[in-house]
Amino acid sequence: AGVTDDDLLKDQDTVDDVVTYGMGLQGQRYSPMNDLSTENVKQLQPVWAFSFGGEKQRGQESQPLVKDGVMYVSASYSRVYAIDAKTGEEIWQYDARLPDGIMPCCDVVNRGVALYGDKVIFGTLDAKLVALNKDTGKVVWIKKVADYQAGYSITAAPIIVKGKLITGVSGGEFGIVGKVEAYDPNTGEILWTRPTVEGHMGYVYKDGKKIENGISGGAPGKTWPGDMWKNGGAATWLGGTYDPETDSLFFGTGNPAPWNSHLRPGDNLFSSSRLAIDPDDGSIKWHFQTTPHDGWDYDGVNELVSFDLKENGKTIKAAATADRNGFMYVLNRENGDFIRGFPFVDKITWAKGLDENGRPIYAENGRPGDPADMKGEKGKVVVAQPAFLGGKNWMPVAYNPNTELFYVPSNEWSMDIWNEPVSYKKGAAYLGAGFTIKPAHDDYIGVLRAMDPKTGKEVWRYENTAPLWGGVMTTAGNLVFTGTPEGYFKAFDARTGKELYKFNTGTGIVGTPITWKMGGEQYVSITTGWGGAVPLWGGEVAKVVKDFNQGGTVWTFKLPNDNVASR
Ligand SMILES: O=C(O)c1cc(C(=O)O)c2c(n1)C(=O)C(=O)c1cc(C(=O)O)[nH]c1-2
Repeated sequence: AGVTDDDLLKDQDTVDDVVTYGMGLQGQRYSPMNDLSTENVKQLQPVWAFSFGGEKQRGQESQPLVKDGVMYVSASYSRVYAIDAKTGEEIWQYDARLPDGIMPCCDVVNRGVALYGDKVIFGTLDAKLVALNKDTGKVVWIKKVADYQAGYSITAAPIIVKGKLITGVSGGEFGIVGKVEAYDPNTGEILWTRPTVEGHMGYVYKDGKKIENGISGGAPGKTWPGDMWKNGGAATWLGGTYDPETDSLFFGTGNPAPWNSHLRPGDNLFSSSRLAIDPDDGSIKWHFQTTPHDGWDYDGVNELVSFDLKENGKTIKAAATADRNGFMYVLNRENGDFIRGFPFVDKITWAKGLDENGRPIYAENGRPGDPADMKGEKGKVVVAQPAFLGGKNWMPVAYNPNTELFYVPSNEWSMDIWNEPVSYKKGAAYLGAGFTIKPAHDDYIGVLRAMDPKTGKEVWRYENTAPLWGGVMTTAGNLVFTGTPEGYFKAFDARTGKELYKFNTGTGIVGTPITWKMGGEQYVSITTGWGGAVPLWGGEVAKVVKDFNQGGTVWTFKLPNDNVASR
């Protein structure tokens, strides 16, 4: 039978499998299991470790899935493994064998697969979708999504909604045009496409014919000068979430291209935004732009997590997101209305705050200067905080409906940033900017924060020497799990932030944990192997992270057997 639409919709509530990226389509990364608790988590022990093997040992950002006792996990360089979840033995492996000339900006990462029916589906660094048979690993279909030689790639996990496979694309540093697309998971046939730069049209495909379905929210060229919209970026590189209650896909969009904002006066829709998209035809229901006219590479891709906001005796269908730009936003997910926003980092220099609509109030002299003012040379350098790698980057938050808190993996750093002249050339970097990232504090960069979406206050924090670059998970056992670049897999008390467990996996962690139940016992898994954007673009922070181990291993934990009776 395999995974059904019903399995996907109920993923958060069913404990014996994990069939969606996000541990539920709404992306809360919350498990209702409480077998593991603040009392017993200190006894957690590894039960198996599976190595991806070979030489491709870096950048393991994947969140595994588990169905019927089999784990499906992607690895860097566009690989997928099926592993016996009980024993850790390999069942099959698939390697997309990438061509020379792929252009991922920020390491050779992949964040996970989708499961549907008898298929495992994922996106590759040469911008293809690949569907494999879940039992054999044999290719069922391969579909080109975009031209990798123009800078497109796919690093996000696809999601399946109402029988459609939904994917985004990467490439914002190369002047690609972002898009969200739906495909038939059985055949790979395209169903609709929704470009995310104003001016590019969306299409629904009926019987192989393209039917234009217009664009919401503005006219071509309205928020972009001249032809700049043609290579406007706004990559949908982190994929999305889905809320069944409002029947909306929520996708974020990356930076407008190029980074040099003086070349593109205007808001540059729909860059650095969250979009609510109709899964039936790809039309945009509403948009919320976190950084209009972005000049700092504050991509707006970070996940929008649906939750019930219980306030003043009412329950509001809300959603929240912690943005690269340092602000956390609580929105009404029915219409995109701004409820509130607040900083989740120690310091924000580029904006003085948010206005009543959630639009930033720009700080004077916060924007890097125009090279035109310096006779076409490097423009005026500014110090901006957070750095472009973000108050938070791709690594997902978790929301616990019991504590009503968000657990946000964040970082404290600043950057020197300046602009340079640039023009678009296919397949070349399209930044028009330079930068150096610096730690904001001597003793820590990473901060795992518990944030209250009602008050905007930080309830507790855990400080980490290196930047935190792994995802977070929370459980009904009042626990929060995450990993560190130093190699530790850690568990915290969800209410107090007290560290309750740590285990050194031997390699830096940039993966995202999951939990499920098998044979009556609660299991936890995490993919390990240091990599991602920090060692590549971290500037002075690269010194802090240079000794962390790359690798490629899935670690799986549970309580020792002799503990079962006593629980
Ligand atoms: O604009 C884009 O298309 C794009 C793509 C990606 C990616 O696909 O990984 C990243 C970024 N931008 C980016 O700005 C960024 O900081 C980043 C960090 C990472 C990572 O995996 O560590 N990817 C990306």
